[in-house]
Amino acid sequence: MSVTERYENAKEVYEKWGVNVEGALEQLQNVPISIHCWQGDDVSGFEVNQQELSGGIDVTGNYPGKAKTPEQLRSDLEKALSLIPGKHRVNLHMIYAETNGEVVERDQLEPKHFENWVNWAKENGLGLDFNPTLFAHPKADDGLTLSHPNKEVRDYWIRHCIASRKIAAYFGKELGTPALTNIWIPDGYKDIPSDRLTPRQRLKDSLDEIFKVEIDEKYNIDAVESKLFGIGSEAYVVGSHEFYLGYALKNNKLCLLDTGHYHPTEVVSNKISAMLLYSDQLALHVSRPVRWDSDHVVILDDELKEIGMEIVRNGALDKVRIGLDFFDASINRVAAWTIGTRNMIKSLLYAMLQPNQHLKQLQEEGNFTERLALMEEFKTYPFGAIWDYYCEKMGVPVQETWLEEVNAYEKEVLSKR
Ligand SMILES: C[C@H](O)[C@H](O)[C@@H](O)C(=O)CO
Ligand SMILES: [Mn+2]
Repeated sequence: MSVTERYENAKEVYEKWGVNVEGALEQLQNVPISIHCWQGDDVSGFEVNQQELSGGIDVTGNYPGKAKTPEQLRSDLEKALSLIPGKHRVNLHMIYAETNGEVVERDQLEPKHFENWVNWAKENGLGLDFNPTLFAHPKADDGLTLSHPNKEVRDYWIRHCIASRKIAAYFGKELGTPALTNIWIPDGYKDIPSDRLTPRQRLKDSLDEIFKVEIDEKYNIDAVESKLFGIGSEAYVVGSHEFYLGYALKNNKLCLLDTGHYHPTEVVSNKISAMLLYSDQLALHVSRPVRWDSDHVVILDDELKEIGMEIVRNGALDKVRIGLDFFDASINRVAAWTIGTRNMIKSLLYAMLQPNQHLKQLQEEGNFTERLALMEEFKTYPFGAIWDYYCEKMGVPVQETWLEEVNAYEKEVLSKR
Protein backbone atom coordinates (compact mmCIF):
# COMPACT_ATOMS: atom_id res chain seq x y z
CA MET A 1 0.00 0.00 0.00
CA SER A 2 1.28 3.46 -0.84
CA VAL A 3 1.81 6.20 1.75
CA THR A 4 -1.30 7.95 0.43
CA GLU A 5 -3.44 4.82 0.60
CA ARG A 6 -2.36 4.14 4.16
CA TYR A 7 -3.11 7.79 4.95
CA GLU A 8 -6.62 7.64 3.46
CA ASN A 9 -7.43 4.57 5.57
CA ALA A 10 -6.01 6.10 8.72
CA LYS A 11 -7.78 9.39 8.09
CA GLU A 12 -11.13 7.59 7.97
CA VAL A 13 -10.41 5.96 11.32
CA TYR A 14 -9.71 9.32 12.95
CA GLU A 15 -12.57 11.09 11.22
CA LYS A 16 -15.04 8.69 12.82
CA TRP A 17 -14.24 10.57 16.02
CA GLY A 18 -14.62 13.96 14.42
CA VAL A 19 -10.88 14.58 14.18
CA ASN A 20 -10.09 17.03 11.37
CA VAL A 21 -6.99 15.36 9.94
CA GLU A 22 -6.47 17.71 7.00
CA GLY A 23 -6.91 20.71 9.28
CA ALA A 24 -4.30 19.26 11.62
CA LEU A 25 -1.74 18.91 8.84
CA GLU A 26 -2.44 22.47 7.68
CA GLN A 27 -1.95 23.75 11.21
CA LEU A 28 1.19 21.72 11.82
CA GLN A 29 2.97 23.25 8.83
CA ASN A 30 2.84 26.61 10.53
CA VAL A 31 4.37 25.64 13.84
CA PRO A 32 8.04 26.62 14.01
CA ILE A 33 10.41 24.75 16.25
CA SER A 34 13.48 26.66 17.37
CA ILE A 35 16.35 24.27 16.65
CA HIS A 36 19.41 24.88 18.82
CA CYS A 37 22.62 25.21 16.83
CA TRP A 38 24.76 23.87 19.69
CA GLN A 39 23.92 20.19 19.08
CA GLY A 40 26.16 20.45 16.01
CA ASP A 41 29.41 21.33 17.76
CA ASP A 42 28.97 20.20 21.38
CA VAL A 43 28.39 23.79 22.61
CA SER A 44 31.90 24.83 21.52
CA GLY A 45 31.19 28.01 19.55
CA PHE A 46 33.71 29.92 17.47
CA GLU A 47 35.42 32.27 19.89
CA VAL A 48 39.08 32.86 19.17
CA ASN A 49 40.07 32.05 22.74
CA GLN A 50 37.92 29.04 23.36
CA GLN A 51 37.39 27.97 26.95
CA GLU A 52 36.30 24.63 28.21
CA LEU A 53 32.56 24.21 28.68
CA SER A 54 31.54 25.32 32.17
CA GLY A 55 28.45 26.43 34.06
CA GLY A 56 27.50 22.99 35.31
CA ILE A 57 26.57 21.57 31.92
CA ASP A 58 28.43 18.82 30.11
CA VAL A 59 28.60 17.10 26.73
CA THR A 60 29.80 13.52 26.58
CA GLY A 61 30.94 11.46 23.61
CA ASN A 62 33.35 12.04 20.75
CA TYR A 63 31.51 10.90 17.66
CA PRO A 64 33.54 12.04 14.65
CA GLY A 65 32.49 14.86 12.36
CA LYS A 66 31.74 17.65 14.80
CA ALA A 67 31.35 21.05 13.09
CA LYS A 68 34.44 23.17 13.64
CA THR A 69 33.63 26.22 11.57
CA PRO A 70 30.50 28.32 11.05
CA GLU A 71 30.30 27.06 7.47
CA GLN A 72 30.37 23.46 8.64
CA LEU A 73 27.77 24.11 11.29
CA ARG A 74 25.45 25.80 8.82
CA SER A 75 25.94 23.02 6.30
CA ASP A 76 25.09 20.39 8.95
CA LEU A 77 22.03 22.37 9.99
CA GLU A 78 20.92 22.56 6.36
CA LYS A 79 21.22 18.80 6.09
CA ALA A 80 19.15 18.27 9.22
CA LEU A 81 16.57 20.85 8.14
CA SER A 82 16.17 19.03 4.82
CA LEU A 83 15.03 15.96 6.76
CA ILE A 84 12.59 17.73 9.07
CA PRO A 85 9.12 18.67 7.81
CA GLY A 86 8.07 22.33 8.06
CA LYS A 87 9.73 25.74 8.28
CA HIS A 88 11.64 26.32 11.47
CA ARG A 89 13.93 28.62 13.42
CA VAL A 90 17.54 28.30 14.51
CA ASN A 91 18.61 29.21 18.01
CA LEU A 92 22.09 30.70 18.42
CA HIS A 93 24.27 31.48 21.42
CA MET A 94 26.59 34.48 21.63
CA ILE A 95 29.62 32.14 21.25
CA TYR A 96 28.62 31.59 17.62
CA ALA A 97 29.70 35.12 16.67
CA GLU A 98 32.08 35.39 13.72
CA THR A 99 34.87 37.85 14.41
CA ASN A 100 37.34 37.03 11.61
CA GLY A 101 40.04 35.85 13.98
CA GLU A 102 39.85 39.00 16.11
CA VAL A 103 39.40 38.67 19.86
CA VAL A 104 36.22 40.57 20.71
CA GLU A 105 35.10 40.62 24.31
CA ARG A 106 31.62 39.25 24.83
CA ASP A 107 30.30 42.60 26.02
CA GLN A 108 31.53 44.23 22.81
CA LEU A 109 29.90 41.95 20.26
CA GLU A 110 27.66 43.57 17.70
CA PRO A 111 25.16 42.68 14.99
CA LYS A 112 27.93 42.72 12.38
CA HIS A 113 29.40 39.62 14.02
CA PHE A 114 26.24 37.74 13.10
CA GLU A 115 25.82 39.02 9.55
CA ASN A 116 26.67 35.65 8.03
CA TRP A 117 24.08 33.94 10.18
CA VAL A 118 21.43 36.45 9.17
CA ASN A 119 22.25 36.15 5.46
CA TRP A 120 22.13 32.39 5.77
CA ALA A 121 18.80 32.55 7.62
CA LYS A 122 17.39 34.75 4.86
CA GLU A 123 18.55 32.35 2.16
CA ASN A 124 16.97 29.44 3.99
CA GLY A 125 13.76 31.17 5.10
CA LEU A 126 14.54 30.71 8.79
CA GLY A 127 13.85 32.79 11.87
CA LEU A 128 16.63 33.18 14.45
CA ASP A 129 16.55 33.11 18.25
CA PHE A 130 19.31 33.98 20.64
CA ASN A 131 21.02 33.38 23.97
CA PRO A 132 23.72 35.34 25.73
CA THR A 133 26.52 32.98 26.80
CA LEU A 134 27.32 33.35 30.49
CA PHE A 135 29.57 30.30 30.80
CA ALA A 136 32.84 28.97 29.33
CA HIS A 137 34.55 32.27 30.08
CA PRO A 138 37.19 33.37 32.62
CA LYS A 139 34.70 35.83 34.13
CA ALA A 140 32.37 32.90 34.91
CA ASP A 141 35.05 30.61 36.29
CA ASP A 142 33.70 30.70 39.84
CA GLY A 143 30.21 29.88 38.61
CA LEU A 144 28.80 33.34 39.28
CA THR A 145 27.82 35.99 36.73
CA LEU A 146 24.84 38.31 37.10
CA SER A 147 24.66 37.62 40.84
CA HIS A 148 28.40 37.95 41.43
CA PRO A 149 29.41 39.86 44.60
CA ASN A 150 31.92 41.81 42.49
CA LYS A 151 30.19 44.66 40.68
CA GLU A 152 32.74 44.69 37.87
CA VAL A 153 31.94 41.10 37.00
CA ARG A 154 28.22 41.75 37.20
CA ASP A 155 28.53 44.83 35.00
CA TYR A 156 30.46 42.88 32.40
CA TRP A 157 27.68 40.32 32.13
CA ILE A 158 25.00 43.01 32.19
CA ARG A 159 26.67 44.63 29.18
CA HIS A 160 26.91 41.21 27.54
CA CYS A 161 23.17 40.60 27.96
CA ILE A 162 22.29 44.05 26.65
CA ALA A 163 24.53 43.44 23.62
CA SER A 164 22.75 40.12 23.09
CA ARG A 165 19.33 41.73 23.11
CA LYS A 166 20.51 44.26 20.53
CA ILE A 167 21.88 41.52 18.30
CA ALA A 168 18.60 39.62 18.62
CA ALA A 169 16.67 42.77 17.68
CA TYR A 170 18.83 42.94 14.56
CA PHE A 171 17.79 39.35 13.76
CA GLY A 172 14.16 40.26 14.29
CA LYS A 173 14.34 43.34 12.12
CA GLU A 174 16.22 41.68 9.29
CA LEU A 175 14.19 38.51 9.24
CA GLY A 176 10.76 39.99 9.91
CA THR A 177 10.07 37.75 12.89
CA PRO A 178 10.90 38.67 16.49
CA ALA A 179 13.83 36.82 17.99
CA LEU A 180 13.57 35.33 21.45
CA THR A 181 16.49 36.26 23.67
CA ASN A 182 16.70 33.77 26.48
CA ILE A 183 18.85 34.52 29.50
CA TRP A 184 20.18 31.52 31.34
CA ILE A 185 22.90 31.90 33.95
CA PRO A 186 24.73 29.15 35.83
CA ASP A 187 24.96 31.00 39.16
CA GLY A 188 24.72 28.87 42.25
CA TYR A 189 26.60 27.12 45.04
CA LYS A 190 27.85 23.59 45.43
CA ASP A 191 27.08 23.55 49.11
CA ILE A 192 24.42 24.87 51.44
CA PRO A 193 24.43 28.66 51.26
CA SER A 194 24.53 30.83 54.35
CA ASP A 195 22.57 33.50 52.50
CA ARG A 196 20.12 32.73 49.75
CA LEU A 197 18.63 36.19 49.51
CA THR A 198 21.57 38.45 48.66
CA PRO A 199 22.58 36.72 45.39
CA ARG A 200 18.93 36.72 44.32
CA GLN A 201 18.62 40.40 45.14
CA ARG A 202 21.72 41.05 42.99
CA LEU A 203 20.36 38.94 40.13
CA LYS A 204 17.10 40.87 40.26
CA ASP A 205 18.99 44.17 40.13
CA SER A 206 21.14 42.96 37.22
CA LEU A 207 18.07 41.89 35.25
CA ASP A 208 16.47 45.26 35.91
CA GLU A 209 19.57 46.94 34.47
CA ILE A 210 19.53 44.67 31.41
CA PHE A 211 15.86 45.29 30.68
CA LYS A 212 16.09 49.03 31.33
CA VAL A 213 17.34 49.27 27.77
CA GLU A 214 14.11 49.34 25.82
CA ILE A 215 13.90 47.21 22.70
CA ASP A 216 10.85 47.00 20.49
CA GLU A 217 9.01 43.72 21.00
CA LYS A 218 8.40 43.71 17.28
CA TYR A 219 12.03 42.63 17.01
CA ASN A 220 13.07 41.08 20.29
CA ILE A 221 11.22 39.21 23.02
CA ASP A 222 12.95 38.48 26.34
CA ALA A 223 12.81 35.24 28.26
CA VAL A 224 14.43 34.01 31.46
CA GLU A 225 15.30 30.35 32.05
CA SER A 226 15.34 28.82 35.51
CA LYS A 227 17.17 25.76 36.75
CA LEU A 228 17.10 23.45 39.74
CA PHE A 229 20.75 22.45 39.93
CA GLY A 230 23.88 22.00 37.86
CA ILE A 231 27.22 20.29 38.32
CA GLY A 232 28.85 22.43 41.01
CA SER A 233 25.60 24.17 41.93
CA GLU A 234 23.89 21.19 43.52
CA ALA A 235 22.75 22.91 46.70
CA TYR A 236 21.51 26.23 45.40
CA VAL A 237 20.76 27.94 42.10
CA VAL A 238 20.16 31.66 42.23
CA GLY A 239 17.80 31.72 39.25
CA SER A 240 15.33 29.15 40.51
CA HIS A 241 11.87 28.54 39.06
CA GLU A 242 10.11 30.66 41.67
CA PHE A 243 12.61 33.45 41.23
CA TYR A 244 12.05 33.74 37.49
CA LEU A 245 8.33 33.05 37.64
CA GLY A 246 7.96 36.04 39.91
CA TYR A 247 10.35 38.15 37.88
CA ALA A 248 8.72 37.33 34.55
CA LEU A 249 5.18 37.98 35.75
CA LYS A 250 6.07 41.25 37.39
CA ASN A 251 8.18 42.51 34.50
CA ASN A 252 6.22 41.20 31.55
CA LYS A 253 8.94 38.78 30.40
CA LEU A 254 8.58 35.21 29.23
CA CYS A 255 9.43 32.27 31.44
CA LEU A 256 11.43 29.66 29.61
CA LEU A 257 10.90 26.16 30.97
CA ASP A 258 13.64 23.65 30.22
CA THR A 259 12.31 20.12 30.67
CA GLY A 260 15.60 19.10 32.28
CA HIS A 261 15.54 21.82 34.91
CA TYR A 262 13.09 20.46 37.47
CA HIS A 263 12.87 17.78 40.14
CA PRO A 264 12.87 14.33 38.54
CA THR A 265 9.16 13.70 39.03
CA GLU A 266 8.12 17.25 38.27
CA VAL A 267 6.90 17.67 34.70
CA VAL A 268 6.77 20.74 32.48
CA SER A 269 3.58 19.49 30.79
CA ASN A 270 1.70 20.14 34.03
CA LYS A 271 2.95 23.73 34.26
CA ILE A 272 1.88 24.98 30.83
CA SER A 273 -1.85 25.48 31.50
CA ALA A 274 -1.20 26.99 34.92
CA MET A 275 1.33 29.49 33.64
CA LEU A 276 -0.69 30.48 30.60
CA LEU A 277 -3.49 31.67 32.86
CA TYR A 278 -1.18 34.43 34.04
CA SER A 279 1.14 34.98 31.12
CA ASP A 280 0.31 35.52 27.43
CA GLN A 281 3.28 33.51 26.25
CA LEU A 282 5.93 31.15 27.50
CA ALA A 283 8.92 29.42 25.99
CA LEU A 284 10.24 25.89 26.19
CA HIS A 285 13.58 24.16 25.93
CA VAL A 286 12.51 20.63 25.24
CA SER A 287 15.23 18.27 26.36
CA ARG A 288 15.44 14.78 27.90
CA PRO A 289 16.95 14.49 31.33
CA VAL A 290 18.20 11.01 32.20
CA ARG A 291 18.79 10.97 35.98
CA TRP A 292 20.05 14.55 35.75
CA ASP A 293 19.92 17.45 33.29
CA SER A 294 21.82 15.28 30.83
CA ASP A 295 20.37 16.85 27.66
CA HIS A 296 19.74 13.57 25.86
CA VAL A 297 18.12 13.67 22.43
CA VAL A 298 14.35 14.10 22.70
CA ILE A 299 12.37 10.90 22.14
CA LEU A 300 8.64 10.42 21.67
CA ASP A 301 8.03 9.44 25.27
CA ASP A 302 4.95 10.01 27.40
CA GLU A 303 6.09 13.40 28.66
CA LEU A 304 6.79 14.70 25.16
CA LYS A 305 3.31 13.57 24.08
CA GLU A 306 1.84 15.24 27.13
CA ILE A 307 3.65 18.50 26.35
CA GLY A 308 2.30 18.36 22.80
CA MET A 309 -1.21 17.75 24.11
CA GLU A 310 -1.06 20.59 26.60
CA ILE A 311 -0.03 22.98 23.83
CA VAL A 312 -2.54 21.73 21.27
CA ARG A 313 -5.66 21.11 23.33
CA ASN A 314 -5.34 24.41 25.14
CA GLY A 315 -5.12 26.29 21.84
CA ALA A 316 -1.65 27.48 22.79
CA LEU A 317 0.32 26.90 19.59
CA ASP A 318 0.90 30.62 19.20
CA LYS A 319 1.51 31.16 22.90
CA VAL A 320 4.25 28.61 23.49
CA ARG A 321 7.54 29.21 21.72
CA ILE A 322 8.91 25.72 21.33
CA GLY A 323 12.68 25.40 21.40
CA LEU A 324 14.95 22.39 21.79
CA ASP A 325 17.96 21.95 24.04
CA PHE A 326 19.89 18.71 23.84
CA PHE A 327 23.45 17.88 22.95
CA ASP A 328 24.67 14.36 22.47
CA ALA A 329 28.20 13.89 21.15
CA SER A 330 28.02 10.09 21.19
CA ILE A 331 25.96 9.81 18.01
CA ASN A 332 25.89 11.46 14.60
CA ARG A 333 24.98 15.07 15.38
CA VAL A 334 22.89 15.61 12.26
CA ALA A 335 20.90 12.51 13.20
CA ALA A 336 20.50 13.87 16.74
CA TRP A 337 18.87 17.06 15.44
CA THR A 338 16.72 15.08 13.02
CA ILE A 339 15.50 12.58 15.61
CA GLY A 340 14.79 15.17 18.29
CA THR A 341 13.08 17.69 16.06
CA ARG A 342 11.00 15.13 14.19
CA ASN A 343 9.87 13.80 17.55
CA MET A 344 8.87 17.24 18.77
CA ILE A 345 6.75 17.71 15.64
CA LYS A 346 5.34 14.19 15.97
CA SER A 347 4.16 14.97 19.48
CA LEU A 348 2.18 17.96 18.17
CA LEU A 349 0.62 15.91 15.40
CA TYR A 350 -0.18 13.12 17.86
CA ALA A 351 -1.96 15.69 20.03
CA MET A 352 -3.87 17.14 17.08
CA LEU A 353 -5.18 13.68 16.23
CA GLN A 354 -6.82 13.07 19.60
CA PRO A 355 -10.58 13.60 19.97
CA ASN A 356 -9.76 16.45 22.32
CA GLN A 357 -13.20 18.02 22.52
CA HIS A 358 -14.86 14.70 23.25
CA LEU A 359 -12.31 13.76 25.90
CA LYS A 360 -12.78 17.12 27.57
CA GLN A 361 -16.52 16.65 27.57
CA LEU A 362 -16.17 13.20 29.16
CA GLN A 363 -14.14 14.71 31.97
CA GLU A 364 -16.72 17.45 32.52
CA GLU A 365 -19.41 14.78 32.75
CA GLY A 366 -17.35 12.79 35.21
CA ASN A 367 -17.13 9.85 32.80
CA PHE A 368 -13.60 8.85 33.78
CA THR A 369 -14.01 5.27 32.58
CA GLU A 370 -14.59 6.31 28.98
CA ARG A 371 -11.95 9.03 29.25
CA LEU A 372 -9.31 6.46 30.23
CA ALA A 373 -10.54 3.85 27.76
CA LEU A 374 -10.40 6.23 24.79
CA MET A 375 -7.10 7.78 25.76
CA GLU A 376 -5.58 4.30 25.88
CA GLU A 377 -7.18 3.10 22.64
CA PHE A 378 -6.01 6.16 20.75
CA LYS A 379 -2.43 5.25 21.61
CA THR A 380 -2.62 2.47 19.03
CA TYR A 381 -4.55 4.40 16.39
CA PRO A 382 -2.74 4.61 13.02
CA PHE A 383 -0.85 7.78 13.85
CA GLY A 384 2.23 6.61 11.89
CA ALA A 385 0.33 6.56 8.60
CA ILE A 386 -0.67 10.21 9.04
CA TRP A 387 2.87 11.18 10.03
CA ASP A 388 4.33 9.41 6.98
CA TYR A 389 1.91 11.19 4.69
CA TYR A 390 2.80 14.52 6.29
CA CYS A 391 6.50 13.89 5.66
CA GLU A 392 5.84 12.93 2.04
CA LYS A 393 3.63 15.97 1.50
CA MET A 394 6.31 18.24 3.00
CA GLY A 395 9.00 16.72 0.78
CA VAL A 396 11.11 15.08 3.47
CA PRO A 397 12.02 11.40 3.79
CA VAL A 398 9.34 9.03 5.03
CA GLN A 399 9.99 6.80 8.06
CA GLU A 400 13.64 5.88 8.64
CA THR A 401 14.73 6.56 5.04
CA TRP A 402 16.23 9.86 6.26
CA LEU A 403 18.98 7.74 7.80
CA GLU A 404 20.30 6.89 4.34
CA GLU A 405 20.80 10.58 3.71
CA VAL A 406 22.57 11.08 7.02
CA ASN A 407 24.80 8.09 6.32
CA ALA A 408 25.69 9.45 2.89
CA TYR A 409 26.41 12.88 4.39
CA GLU A 410 28.58 11.27 7.02
CA LYS A 411 30.55 9.41 4.35
CA GLU A 412 30.91 12.35 1.99
CA VAL A 413 31.26 15.25 4.41
CA LEU A 414 31.53 14.48 8.14
CA SER A 415 34.13 11.71 7.90
CA LYS A 416 36.47 14.02 5.94
CA ARG A 417 36.69 16.65 8.67
C1 LIG B 1 23.55 25.45 26.29
C2 LIG B 1 22.66 25.39 27.46
O1 LIG B 1 22.01 24.17 27.54
C3 LIG B 1 21.60 26.39 27.49
O2 LIG B 1 22.10 27.64 27.26
C4 LIG B 1 20.72 26.51 28.73
O3 LIG B 1 19.50 26.71 28.13
C5 LIG B 1 20.62 25.36 29.68
O4 LIG B 1 19.67 24.63 29.59
C6 LIG B 1 21.63 25.09 30.74
O5 LIG B 1 21.34 23.96 31.46
MN1 LIG C 1 17.97 25.11 28.36
